[in-house]
This record gives sequence, structure tokens and C-alpha cells, in this order.
Amino acid sequence: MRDHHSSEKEYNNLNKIKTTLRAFGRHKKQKEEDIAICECKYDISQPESACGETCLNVLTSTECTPGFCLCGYYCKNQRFQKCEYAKTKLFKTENRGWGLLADEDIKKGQFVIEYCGEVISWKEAKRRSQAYEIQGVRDAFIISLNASETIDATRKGSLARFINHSCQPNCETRKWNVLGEVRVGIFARQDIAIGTELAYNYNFEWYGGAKVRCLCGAASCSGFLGAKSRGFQEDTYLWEDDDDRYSVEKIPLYDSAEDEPSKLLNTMIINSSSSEYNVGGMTGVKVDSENQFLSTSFVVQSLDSVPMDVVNETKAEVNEESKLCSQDTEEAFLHKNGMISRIQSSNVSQKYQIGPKSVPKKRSKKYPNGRTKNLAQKQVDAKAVALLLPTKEAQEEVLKYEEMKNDVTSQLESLYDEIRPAIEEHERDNQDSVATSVAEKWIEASCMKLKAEFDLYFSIVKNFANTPPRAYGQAKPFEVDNQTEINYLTN
Ligand SMILES: C[S@@+](CC[C@H](N)C(=O)[O-])C[C@H]1O[C@@H](n2cnc3c(N)ncnc32)[C@H](O)[C@@H]1O
Repeated sequence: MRDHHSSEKEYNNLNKIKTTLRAFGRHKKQKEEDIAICECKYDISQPESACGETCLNVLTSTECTPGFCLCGYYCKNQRFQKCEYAKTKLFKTENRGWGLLADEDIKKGQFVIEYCGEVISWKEAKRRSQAYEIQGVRDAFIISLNASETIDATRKGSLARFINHSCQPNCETRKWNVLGEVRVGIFARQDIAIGTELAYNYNFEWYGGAKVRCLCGAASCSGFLGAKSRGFQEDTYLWEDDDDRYSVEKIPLYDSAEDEPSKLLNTMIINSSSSEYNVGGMTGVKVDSENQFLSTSFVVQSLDSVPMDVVNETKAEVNEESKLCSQDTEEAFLHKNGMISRIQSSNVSQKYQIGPKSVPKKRSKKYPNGRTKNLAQKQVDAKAVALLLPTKEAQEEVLKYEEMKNDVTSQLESLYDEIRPAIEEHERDNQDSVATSVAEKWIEASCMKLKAEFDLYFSIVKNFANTPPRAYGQAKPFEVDNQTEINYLTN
């Protein structure tokens, strides 16, 4: 098991702070016109009148600004500013290092503690988490603040950084607007009795670096810490030692709440030795039990866990499908999952198979005859198709549209990388919605991609429709006898 002395030392060296620091750039000075003023008035005979549950600011998760709230001293809506934390105590867990427990009974909804640390950009978070890895700091304490910023509590933080993860937590993070800035607090999801360990779900929050096996023990345990977080998806390095939490077995990589690990385990996988279908040098393609060709996300699964008859059967099915699969599908797999090659290159993962994960259920449609129609898009290999066309012009036209389609597809992918923080922010916090400008950009790029696909398929269909059946495949590429050439390119 892991040695926790480093944590102890870290705690003693920890620069304990009582607020969130902006590491780069100053705290914003709130403009007077931006200050939200509630309508509460303190009535001495009714203590609840001072900014309680019905306070307009409380309802919008905004703290009152001192000097502007009519309740003055009695205002109860300045919990972050006044550090009104619940009593908590640091303790050593059996197998998860330090933890924090309730040192008094805590009520459902109660503010427990602020997650304090240095506010840094995502880019800086990535840089730091790599630096921490090099320095051997395993438990980076970086969580998401918003689309562009994170909070790093590794060197400077509050006790909140010692709260462990649970897939069935008694606390949760909530964002509050405090004097014009977003701050993160840990709040009780339920009544918590004194002596109970506090835990929240790291899923969308954590930018911890290494993949850590979860030991929360919940029935619904997702297997790894922060499995749905940005950090988990961007970084795939694995600690290699004898600590259970850092070993690599059946690491599910998924990016949506729909794709629960339990569903992934129902999928099948082909043998890595298949030479007929090799995605960009990666071995194996996963198909689901309905023989559908799959989307572009991946799971890593131990071959040991797959019965051999399933492996062989699936392999045959994939061979058929592979004929329809074009190189751009492979590229898409690689592009979206560059991380996979990093896992694969690590010697600990040599025995794992890598393939796209199952299509979410909503992509399949059941027909009255009980058959399932695969709504996942199949990729046409335009280059192979072009070779079947008898004229150079027809071939060139198809290839031109193919190129245009590839261009807009990669534009859409880069746009996705750009706006992903905003999308994740939306997923993470139901109160937010993705900005209209982000949605518009996305819709425009998606429409361009659909149009490019339509143009390509239209060009293929048109050229085939205009080709007499016996001419298919007769001509070699770009070797058409001009004398006998039929003009297939009618518009
Ligand atoms: C934010 S820290 C929490 C405090 C930590 N336990 C410590 O001793 O410093 C996150 C780290 O705690 C450990 N941890 C937290 N929750 C865990 C869980 N459910 N299962 C296994 N390890 C956990 C992991 O090592 C993780 O990197």
C-alpha cells in the first residue's frame, strides 16, 4: 500500500489559506452597478428575515455585498466571505490517505467549507499537473472552476483539499458568485452525523493527473477517480507500482454520462492479431452485440475478460464491416483518441485491446420486425469508390468532395477541442447553459460538415447513376480513352 508520509508532510507544509487566490491577475473589483441587492430587511422579531432561503441573492447563488445589504451585520448570506465553515477534522483513512470528517452534525444543504486554492487557467493546470508528475507529486489537487479556470490547491489550499471522492457522496460542490467572482464550496447533500467521513464526487471536477483506482466501495462505483473529468480524458499516464489504485486493468475511457462503465463491459472485442483490420496501427476494433459499426470513442479492456468464442465471432463480423470503413474513420479514431496510443505505448498496457466503444443506445432504432437499424453513420471509402468510376473527371470530382469533407470534419474537431470546456461546464453544472455564441459556432460547423457529406454522397450517387453497369471498374484510374468516353458528368 501507498506510503502516506508524503501527504502528512504536504499537510504540514501546506500554505493554509482562507480564500481563493488568483494566481495570475488580480481579484476583480466589483463594479457598483454589478452588485446584486436583495429585498430582505432584518426584523429583530424574525431572525429568519435576514437573507434566508427566500433571499433573491441566495436563490441565485450570489452572496450579498457588505455595505449594500440592508440586513447589514445580520445578513446570513456571506458565508464564503465570513468563512462560516462546519466543524471538520482531518483523519487518516485506512487506504485512501488523509480524509476529512464531520466534527459536528451537519444539516442537509449546509455550507461545509470553501475549496480554496490558486485560480489558474486550464493551460496552466495542464502544465502544473505535468510538472507535479515529474516531481512525483501524486495527488494534484486541481479542480474545475469554470470554462477557462481551475483551482489548484496543491501548494496553497484549505482543508477541503483533503476531502476524498465517493461515487455515492454525502457532499457536493456548488459554485457561488462572491463579490463578482465564482468560488467553489462543498455543501452537504444530506444530513451528516458527527464522525462521518465527508466525500464528494470528483467526476467532473478533478484534474488530478494519474488514473487512480477508486476505493469508495459504493455499489455504483465508477472504478476510477474523476472518470468523467476533463483531466481524466486528456491525461492517461499511469503510475506503475504495487499500489492497487494505480494499476491498469479494464480502464474505461468514456466521455458522457450515458456511457456508464457497466454498459461498456457488455461490449465485445476482437483479437489483437487480426491483420485484416488494423485501425491506424492500433490493434482491435470493438463492436457491440448487435454488430453495429461503432462510434469514435474507445475503451481499453483486458482480453482475459473476453471469452475466445466471442472474440472469434466478432472478428469475423468486423472483417465484413472493415470493408466499408475508410481511412478517415481511422483518422478520426486516432485524432479523438491520441491518448490511446499513449496508453498503448506503456508496457503495462500491452495486453489490453483498444477499440471504439459501443454506440449509445439512442442511435439504434427498433423496427416492428424486431430488427435493429444501425443509425451510426457508416463511412464510405471515397478513394475506393472513385476507382470504380470509369472517367477521370468523375474520379476527380469524388476525390475533391472527399477532400472538402475531410477539411470541414477536421475543422469541426478543432472547434470541439476549443469549446469543450464550455460544453463540460454545462454538463457539470445544470444552472449554466452553453453560451449562444458557442452553440451558434457549433451548429454552423456541423451544418458545413453535413453539407460536405451530402455533396460527397451526391457526387458518388450521381456519377454511379450515370455510369452504365458494364463500365464499373473497367477503367483504370485516370486512363480513360477520350475517344469513347461518355460524358457521365451531367448536372
Ligand atoms: C484531493 S486528494 C484527497 C486527500 C488525500 N486522501 C490525501 O491524503 O492527501 C485526492 C487523492 O486522495 C486519494 N483518494 C481520494 N478518494 C479516493 C477514493 N475514493 N479511492 C481511492 N483513493 C482516493 C487519491 O490518492 C487521490 O489522488
